[in-house]
Amino acid sequence: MELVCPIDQRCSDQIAALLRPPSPPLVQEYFEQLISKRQCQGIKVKQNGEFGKGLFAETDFEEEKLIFKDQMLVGAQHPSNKIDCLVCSYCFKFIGSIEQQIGRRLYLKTLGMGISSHNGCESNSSDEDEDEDDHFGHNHHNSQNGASSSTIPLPTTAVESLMNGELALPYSNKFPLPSIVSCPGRCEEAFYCSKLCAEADWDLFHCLLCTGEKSESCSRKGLLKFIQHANETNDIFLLAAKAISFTILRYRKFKASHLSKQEKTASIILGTDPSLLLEAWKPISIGHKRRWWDCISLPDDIDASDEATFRGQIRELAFTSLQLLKEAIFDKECEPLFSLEIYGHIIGMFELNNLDLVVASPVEDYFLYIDDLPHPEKKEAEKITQPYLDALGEDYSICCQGTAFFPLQSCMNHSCCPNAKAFKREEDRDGQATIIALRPICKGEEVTISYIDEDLPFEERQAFLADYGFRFQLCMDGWATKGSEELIDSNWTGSKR
Ligand SMILES: C[S@@+](CC[C@H](N)C(=O)[O-])C[C@H]1O[C@@H](n2cnc3c(N)ncnc32)[C@H](O)[C@@H]1O
Repeated sequence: MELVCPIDQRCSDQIAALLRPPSPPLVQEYFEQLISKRQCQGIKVKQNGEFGKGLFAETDFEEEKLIFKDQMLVGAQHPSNKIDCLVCSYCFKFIGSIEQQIGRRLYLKTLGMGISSHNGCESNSSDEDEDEDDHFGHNHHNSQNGASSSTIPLPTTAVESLMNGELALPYSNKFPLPSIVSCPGRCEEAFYCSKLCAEADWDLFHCLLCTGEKSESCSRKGLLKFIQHANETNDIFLLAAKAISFTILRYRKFKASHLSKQEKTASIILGTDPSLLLEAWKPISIGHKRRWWDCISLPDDIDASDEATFRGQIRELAFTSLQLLKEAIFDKECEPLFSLEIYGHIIGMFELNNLDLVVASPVEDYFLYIDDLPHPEKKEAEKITQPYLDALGEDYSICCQGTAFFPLQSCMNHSCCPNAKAFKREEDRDGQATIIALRPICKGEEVTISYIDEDLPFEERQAFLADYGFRFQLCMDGWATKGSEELIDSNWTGSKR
């Protein structure tokens, strides 16, 4: 029997209003403000393209030039990656020091928490090549106690001397990192590069999701259960929780400022103000959405005849996660946000639009620097650094990895022959998305990226694109529907979209 979410029934009108696509003028105004805030005037979001919204060049871009940088709306480091990399929970810059980064990683490794087995930090392209460890989506990154096979352990004292600052590694001062700022709510989960980032995260998301003593959640125990469930099943739930917390907090702010204005006119509205909830939801409403259980791709090992059961299980999993989140941060005035319909659409938005969050590691830079030193400096330095490198093993270069939703990047349509790509340059050391021109782009041209590996054969590209919910795939100069593969040579090398 299909499970029923009572909030879906109780709040059906408000849910329908939240899921109604925003009007084109509202969307236009939103993106114009965003582009002006980001100071990336060379681009424009247009809404009437073949695939809905698209991003267009407003100026010419030379090959390899930066087109724009996009600040994430919501993002999170993968839980397993938190063991490998200590980064600011708001801007995702590495923090502490080279010694702390190495010492902490080795210390956690000795506790058996392990370094995650995946490495691959070359770019922040879309996540088509991620491991699908189980059937519950793309974003499942659990710690596997995967200590690298070729490591040489260090004595505890050597690790401790790094952690407590007794040992300074040679040349580490060439790689300064911001000092660690603790979470204002006193949880041991979130750390920051500055007070500014700590406060911004607290105000926008974290005060409701903090497990520390100053948490503003309804139940810290409930929150821990929600987080544990997400870590064990799919960390996409953590992103969804951030999106809900973000909307509740915006709603409260709008309401407070509304009330202070109303006090002056003595006409106070009590209870929920649906127009304020819609306003608070606006940044999320702009993202392209479908229900998670409708848009998630069918895993290869599931037979088409079991598709309905599979989608039902995904819906049930989301329902379980939602009940846990509700225990932890429920707000009666924002009740529609706790409906399964809204939860499913938020997760679906991440499923269809997410971009890998990647920040290169200064620890990798540090060891490469040592390796590049001239003799005899290199030999001298390696007497101290080599045991640490041996203890880290080949995972020394693991970068910060996570998932994020970027509002402007999420307007970019796919092409198998893209003119741009998401690519981190040497100087891009935080969680922003960086979009670079792959070839000269003329004013007026649509700026496209590839969601998949465009060198794959046609059939595989089609299969991956189906995961992104494409109803049609334009694979060359014309349309191709799913059933018309025979029209297209799988080795097609011409203009392909
Ligand atoms: C990240 S969004 C891109 C922005 C989207 N056009 C919008 O209106 O919000 C991805 C969605 O756009 C559509 N899309 C993007 N590129 C496409 C293409 N080359 N062919 C068909 N649909 C495409 C698909 O529906 C896909 O799920």
